[in-house]
Amino acid sequence: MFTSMNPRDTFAQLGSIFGGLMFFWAIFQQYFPYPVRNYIEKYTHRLVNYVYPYIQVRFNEFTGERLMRSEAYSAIQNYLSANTSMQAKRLKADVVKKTQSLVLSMDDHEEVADEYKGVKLWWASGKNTPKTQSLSFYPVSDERRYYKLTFHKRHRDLIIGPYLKHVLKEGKAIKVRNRQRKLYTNNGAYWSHVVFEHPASFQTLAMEPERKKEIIDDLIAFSKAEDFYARIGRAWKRGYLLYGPPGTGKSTMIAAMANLLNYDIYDLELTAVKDNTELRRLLIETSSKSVIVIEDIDCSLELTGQRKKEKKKEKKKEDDQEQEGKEESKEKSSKEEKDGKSSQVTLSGLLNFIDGLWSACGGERIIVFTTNYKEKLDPALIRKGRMDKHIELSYCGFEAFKVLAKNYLCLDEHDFFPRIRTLLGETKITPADVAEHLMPKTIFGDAEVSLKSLIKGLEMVKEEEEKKKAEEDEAKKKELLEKEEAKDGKPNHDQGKVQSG
Ligand SMILES: Nc1ncnc2c1ncn2[C@@H]1O[C@H](COP(=O)(O)OP(=O)(O)OP(=O)(O)O)[C@@H](O)[C@H]1O
Ligand SMILES: [Mg+2]
Repeated sequence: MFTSMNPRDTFAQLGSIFGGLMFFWAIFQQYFPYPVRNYIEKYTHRLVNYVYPYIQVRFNEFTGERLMRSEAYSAIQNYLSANTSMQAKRLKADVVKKTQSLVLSMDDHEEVADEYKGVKLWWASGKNTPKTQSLSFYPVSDERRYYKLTFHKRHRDLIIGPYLKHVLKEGKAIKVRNRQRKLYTNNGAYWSHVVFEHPASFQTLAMEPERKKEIIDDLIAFSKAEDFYARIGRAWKRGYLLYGPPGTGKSTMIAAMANLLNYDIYDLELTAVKDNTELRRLLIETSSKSVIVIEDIDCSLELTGQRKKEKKKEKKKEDDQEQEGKEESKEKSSKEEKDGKSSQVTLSGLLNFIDGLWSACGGERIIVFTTNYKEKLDPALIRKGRMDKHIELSYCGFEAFKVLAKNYLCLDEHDFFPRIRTLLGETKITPADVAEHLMPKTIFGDAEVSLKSLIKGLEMVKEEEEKKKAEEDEAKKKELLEKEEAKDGKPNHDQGKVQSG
């Protein structure tokens, strides 16, 4: 039990011998009443403390009147299992659910040494069973575990201050690394969650490498900037606006962000939130180290005031333009109107959510909005300081294709690549469509078959785009002709005349 590395050996062994004697004495005197034994123990401790130059700090597993599990205890447990538990001869094993790997921690009544700035100290684990008056035949389940830290009294300031702070910080960080992350979604004003296990990563995200690196650097800098945000007096949070056509990887990027930083995700469905009070309640319940997401911000909210006035204008614009996915968003909002569930959340309620006083409570957070139509959003909502970084996810370029080819087909180069490069330069195709072509077409996953499918797909898109363009040109020509006719006040059936004139 005692290790030779420990300079407290002399004292400890004396204590051990003494303790042994006490133990036999206690056995021998087992019928002595408890108060007498307690009295003797108390004076023995006082005597030992008088000559013993070491300080001991005890951290109980459960604290307070309601016996809550102590945060310090669990942080120390994590710290010790990661740093020093391999010294112990008896270990406890457990499985971390996320990684399915074994984690070892020291068993009860073990002792390990640690060193901090050249100072040696010792951690011992122990447990005691409450001394109940009543006798029971059943095993006692409420054992109280604790860690005991021992160090020389001349290092008191160093250990009580910086060392313990270091242990608690490290322990909490390990806990965050090992925890199972969650994906929360709101049902009205309450969050429910499932385990978050999305495989997306920045490595698999199709995007130009430089832009990808810029986003990764930005996220990492944010996650390490606690002191910076404190110094400049700003809440530790950052807003990202992801915009672009459907299927360009906005949702995928959110999963990649959460995976990169090891954060939870809160997927906020604004249409299910009754009013601003509910919105605030939801915000308060989110935890630190999380990404709060509002997808399709343009169609998830009836922003009162500005939005209603603009509706007419937008309607006209919508009639004029034929944009992809527009139908979908219209369907969604008309469905909400039918259901009579439209939310009372206002623009100012949402702005308060993002950067009001409450948003500063609870530590580091990332807020992400996604939209297919950035221009539809109220400028107040996306100004810098609220949405700090605007990221456009667009149609698939050659660099993005190369990432997909590497991921899907394990290809860095191929004879078909130059043709694909040219076609990608001439067409608008989303990464989602490219990915679909690259999916294995046979059980052998022949890369050439996939690339041919992509080329064929691209050629079809090109053909359609050219056809569409020709139709548009034709329509413009016709419009011009009609205008000319109106000006001259007589029908002009000779197109050639118009063109030359
Ligand atoms: N940039 C990308 N990199 C890798 N895969 C992508 C990318 N963009 C799209 N995909 C693939 O296409 C699918 C759809 O993408 P995603 O859901 O992220 O698009 P989105 O931009 O969120 O679309 P929407 O606007 O409709 O919500 C994903 O499952 C992913 O496999
Ligand atoms: Mg999406």
